[in-house]
Amino acid sequence: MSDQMAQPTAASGMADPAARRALTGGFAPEPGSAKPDPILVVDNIVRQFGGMTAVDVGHLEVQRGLITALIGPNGAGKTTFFNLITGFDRPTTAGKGAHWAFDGRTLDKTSASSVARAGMVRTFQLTKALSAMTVIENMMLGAQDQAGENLFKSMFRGTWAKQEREIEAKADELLGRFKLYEKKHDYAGSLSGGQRKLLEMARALMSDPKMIMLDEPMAGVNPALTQSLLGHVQSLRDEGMTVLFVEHDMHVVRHISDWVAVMAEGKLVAEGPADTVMSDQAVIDAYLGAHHDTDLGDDALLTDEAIEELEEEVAAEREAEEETK
Ligand SMILES: Nc1ncnc2c1ncn2[C@@H]1O[C@H](COP(=O)(O)OP(=O)(O)OP(=O)(O)O)[C@@H](O)[C@H]1O
Repeated sequence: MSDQMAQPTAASGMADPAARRALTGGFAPEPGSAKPDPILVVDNIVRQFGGMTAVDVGHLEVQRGLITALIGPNGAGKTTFFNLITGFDRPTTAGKGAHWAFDGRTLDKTSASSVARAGMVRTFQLTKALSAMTVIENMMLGAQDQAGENLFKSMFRGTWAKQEREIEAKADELLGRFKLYEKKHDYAGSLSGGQRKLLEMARALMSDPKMIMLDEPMAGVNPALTQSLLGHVQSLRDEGMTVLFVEHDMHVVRHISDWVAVMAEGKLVAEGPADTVMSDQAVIDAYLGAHHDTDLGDDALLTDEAIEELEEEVAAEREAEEETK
């Protein structure tokens, strides 16, 4: 850790925007850049499916206490990367140089439940089975790993009921925070899109994570609830939690990210504050190259060069069409 970069710390929560800017201002805006206090460090994670390389990340550090967005065009490898580091998939390089550590603890050979117990927890979209359960049942399930660890102990001591009451009290508190308390006994499947996202987040928080990983937290959420969801994500960061999220909506990314990492064709191609990465030519090219329809969230980003490039591509396609007529 360099002394120069370690000034503001995440220990008390990074609620102050100026402190966050001072902190990220010290990070090099380049892929794989070093962070003063990384909670997650990833090395040499490669995942191939047949002959296709879906993920090939050489080095990535995620700073503790900040909101980091992981963006990239469709098929860039973001979800596969999430699956790999959370133990839901194995890198092709497992045992051959792949290494990743969370909060100082090596996770290379760890199961998904051990990753969660280490404090790195991801949200899951409500499956059919979870939709058929009530909101409170979903929350109790979110505490499963935590309870599992102490299950034997609590049964032995006859404190199981007490522990269950404590877990339910915690669930009630979180449901209150996320304005879902009134829905406690409703089926999760009856919730609106935005309420489901809130429940996914609340459920993940049942296990007291140090870092929460959100996969497209705003997808399918109406604008009114988007604001409230964003507020919740920011509050978690302000209270000291680290947030890593995948999101396609660039307005959301610009609005809440302290730092952005960009993947394209499996590789990490850029890192930096949102404004910087979104005007990075390699990033614009990656999105244009993928013929992605994502609005980068700022029309000013359509630079003269980018527009010229697009016009040339369209002209070339027209010419090719004419020739085949
Ligand atoms: N189980 C699998 N078998 C074969 N190919 C896969 C598998 N999972 C992912 N892929 C491929 O790996 C590549 C990366 O996919 P991934 O879903 O990780 O990208 P992504 O960045 O999350 O995309 P999106 O933003 O569209 O969700 C894609 O080409 C995808 O088709």
